[in-house]
Amino acid sequence: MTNASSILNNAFLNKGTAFTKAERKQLGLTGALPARVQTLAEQEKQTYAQFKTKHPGLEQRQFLMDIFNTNRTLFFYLMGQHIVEMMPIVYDPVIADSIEQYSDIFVQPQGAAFLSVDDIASTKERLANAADGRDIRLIVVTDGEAILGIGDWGVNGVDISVGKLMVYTAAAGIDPSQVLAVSLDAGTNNEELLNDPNYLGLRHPRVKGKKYHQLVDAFMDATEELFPKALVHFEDLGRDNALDILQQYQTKRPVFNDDIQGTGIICLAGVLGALKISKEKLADQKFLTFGAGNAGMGIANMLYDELVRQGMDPDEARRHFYLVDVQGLLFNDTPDLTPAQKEFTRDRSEFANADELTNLAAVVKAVHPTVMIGTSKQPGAFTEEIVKEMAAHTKRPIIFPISNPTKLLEARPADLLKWTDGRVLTATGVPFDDITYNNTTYTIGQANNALVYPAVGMGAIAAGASQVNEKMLAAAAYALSDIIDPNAAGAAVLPPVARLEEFTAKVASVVAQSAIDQGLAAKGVTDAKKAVLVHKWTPAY
Ligand SMILES: NC(=O)c1ccc[n+]([C@@H]2O[C@H](COP(=O)([O-])OP(=O)(O)OC[C@H]3O[C@@H](n4cnc5c(N)ncnc54)[C@H](O)[C@@H]3O)[C@@H](O)[C@H]2O)c1
Ligand SMILES: O=C(O)C[C@H](O)C(=O)O
Ligand SMILES: [Mn+2]
Repeated sequence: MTNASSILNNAFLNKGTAFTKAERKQLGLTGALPARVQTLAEQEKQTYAQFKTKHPGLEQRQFLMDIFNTNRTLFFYLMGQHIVEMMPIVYDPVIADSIEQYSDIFVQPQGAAFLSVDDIASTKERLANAADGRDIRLIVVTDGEAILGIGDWGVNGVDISVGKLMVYTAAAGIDPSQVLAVSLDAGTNNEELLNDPNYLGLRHPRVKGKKYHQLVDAFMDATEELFPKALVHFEDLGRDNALDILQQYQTKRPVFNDDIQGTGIICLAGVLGALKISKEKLADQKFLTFGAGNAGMGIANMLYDELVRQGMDPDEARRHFYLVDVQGLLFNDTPDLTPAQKEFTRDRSEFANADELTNLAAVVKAVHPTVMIGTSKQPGAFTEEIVKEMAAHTKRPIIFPISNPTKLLEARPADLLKWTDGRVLTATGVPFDDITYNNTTYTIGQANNALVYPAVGMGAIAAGASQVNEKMLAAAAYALSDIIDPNAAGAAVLPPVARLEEFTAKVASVVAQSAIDQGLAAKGVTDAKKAVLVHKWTPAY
């Protein structure tokens, strides 16, 4: 490749028309670009106008990905200027469409590393090739088994790694040249993909058990050798693997499971925010999680830890939880409990009609929860009848239907407001516009882990933390819940995406401070705020 094309085709180096005359001369680009020299702001204005001509949804996302693949600085400058408009395009919910169509619309690998269960021996080589000499500090890895709530999407799932990393940079200012998206391709059980001639991943059923874990371990060993400072963020792993892998590594390396931990933090922050508005106490709440998988159990554990931190006896704290999954209310004798679920089961003797508690409606009637969180992937599961029953027994019902994407929501915020006469305190995984009901305008908080994982990651990276532990996660939840204004009419339970960059910096400092206080930070890191500031990359030429 000539010098000109190696620069213009490198998204980390390319400035396009913004290369000055002197730079063009120095880099051998004279004549390789049209005459006019533009500023970043001019490029942004022009690009945004072009973006507006595209169809909302996937076409807009593809356009933005073109910019991402051509010029990272311009992409992140543009996204920073239009964060509220572009988050849902780059990330959830539109990312779900791009994952479903990944193999059909594939143009380029977007810098990701593709690891193969059929060729575990080449794991290190594959990672090194994709990193191409870059100093990687942050890895988002998925095996595509449990993408959002849409199931097994095999290699197509790599888009979630790419998308999560985009949000890391947009929110926290993680240097985009220091990140790596990774796909662990272990096959797929998605028949539609196995039969799709365009499918780009390994065309065989998902490999489980020992061989799968060999792939994960090879990935972890290779990343430790190649990128010893990197934080590893696990995303959308299946329920059978996620917690095991987290527990295997969480005291040894800086690792983070977003679905378990990120979702736990955002929901704890949301509940704390809601209680600031209702002026009630956490210790007085009864929690029902509907869908006791990775997210549901991560949330239950974060809330439980907080009750204990507030001084409640652990056994008493456990009794504040009611888990509902496919079997109905989970009892200690329910078959097929996961290890995480076993910690929070109930005893049949507590209920006169225990055998009837096989569906959400019956459980809500029997329990009268004050907080109900949906991570079930069951659209419309929070019906009018169920919500009204819950709301009849508590002044300010806290209801978070957070299954993603939009088509899987357990309930829509406008309905929840209507069914509870405006009393509900709600937040959803995907963004919603403000809703006016009975002359009050309600802002709907976004209980998506994207509002917090960038801060956790930045805090851990800036501190050079040797691990990411419960105290750091709790610190992030408090810091986030502190930012809302509980006295504004129709206030949201979480801070708005419009202020994502500002509050991410604050929360990241708190996380870094927690690592320093616990003696988990790298030698010489003593000033959390400064460490976060030093690590923050900003899109500028
Ligand atoms: N907003 C967020 O930040 C966020 C974060 C993580 C996950 N989520 C969403 O939560 C959902 C679950 O994700 P996960 O990672 O926990 O998946 P998971 O597969 O680990 O858990 C889903 C759970 O729902 C249960 N379930 C399935 N059908 C059910 C039914 N009919 N009734 C009751 N329970 C049922 C499953 O048995 C499983 O335990 C997804 O839609 C995902 O998008 C949202
Ligand atoms: O990706 C998201 O939007 C949040 C979450 O991690 C999920 O799996 O739904
Ligand atoms: Mn996820």
